[in-house]
Amino acid sequence: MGLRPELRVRQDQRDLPLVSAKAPIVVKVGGGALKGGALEDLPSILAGGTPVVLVHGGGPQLTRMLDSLGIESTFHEGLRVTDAATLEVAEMVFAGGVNKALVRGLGGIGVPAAGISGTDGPTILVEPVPELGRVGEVSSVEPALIEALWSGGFVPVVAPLGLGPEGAYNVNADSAAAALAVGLGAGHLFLLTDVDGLLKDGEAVASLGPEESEDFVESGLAAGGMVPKLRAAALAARGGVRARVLNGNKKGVLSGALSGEDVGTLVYEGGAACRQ
Ligand SMILES: Nc1ncnc2c1ncn2[C@@H]1O[C@H](COP(=O)(O)OP(=O)(O)O)[C@@H](O)[C@H]1O
Ligand SMILES: CC(=O)N[C@@H](CCC(=O)OP(=O)(O)O)C(=O)O
Repeated sequence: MGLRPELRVRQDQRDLPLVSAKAPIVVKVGGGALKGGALEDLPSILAGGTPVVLVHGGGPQLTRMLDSLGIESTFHEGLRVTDAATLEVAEMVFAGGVNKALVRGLGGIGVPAAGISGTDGPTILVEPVPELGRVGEVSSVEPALIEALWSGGFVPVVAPLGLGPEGAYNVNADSAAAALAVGLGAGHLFLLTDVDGLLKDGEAVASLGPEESEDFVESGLAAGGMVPKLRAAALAARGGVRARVLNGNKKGVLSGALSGEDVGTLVYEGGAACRQ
């Protein structure tokens, strides 16, 4: 009996040792890059035996849903001020439609994936940031559920929510991904977004050290969603991870970055010494 080609690929992928001696990589997919081609590199990366975790955003999708419900969106330094109604919709959008569509998309390219929220396990634990309402800052990550999915041959796909004292909290997806990268001992964090990197005069800055991230924020060069992204990249870099901001709408950027190509903006300890 013949299997459909995509199912055969899935079966092959499940036979691979996803829990391996190789350092994992964490890939964060922003809401503006969910339909981009960068994830098409994942089958070959997984075939090499590297464990992968995906974390996704969904900010634009949530804003659209809130608009349609007549709920205004307010941001402070790139973070959404989240009242109880916004949190309820956020959980539906992130852990519902966005997470499930991404998992189905991965299945379509032969990547066996399972969607979870950061509150499942629980995997992401947070401290409240009361001035932003129901927003959480990651305090710790628990790898047990992610490791269980790897053991079963599945790529975990994590929605940006965390568990805190009052239940679920909205977590910026870049910071969730950075905390997971550090907690899992990842070698790389790839932040896939809708621009080529941290742009300066229209060009992506090639590399920077974590201490420089705040300079770019203070100078106003990095604004909006780039602020939490650079802060997350700096956190990952301080935790020993090489963090790279990449254009998720461009095919080949993940494999390119892994094979040493100078693509996007790299943030790592020692990055300041590199060419910009
Ligand atoms: N210096 C900068 N370089 C690149 N993007 C910037 C910069 N400053 C602000 N931005 C904004 O940051 C956005 C990326 O952040 P965000 O919209 O949160 O993306 P994502 O949803 O992928 O996390 C860009 O689309 C751009 O509008
Ligand atoms: C606290 C906070 O700001 N949470 C974000 C979570 C989603 C996110 O980060 O989405 P992108 O990666 O697509 O921007 C939000 O509500 O928009």
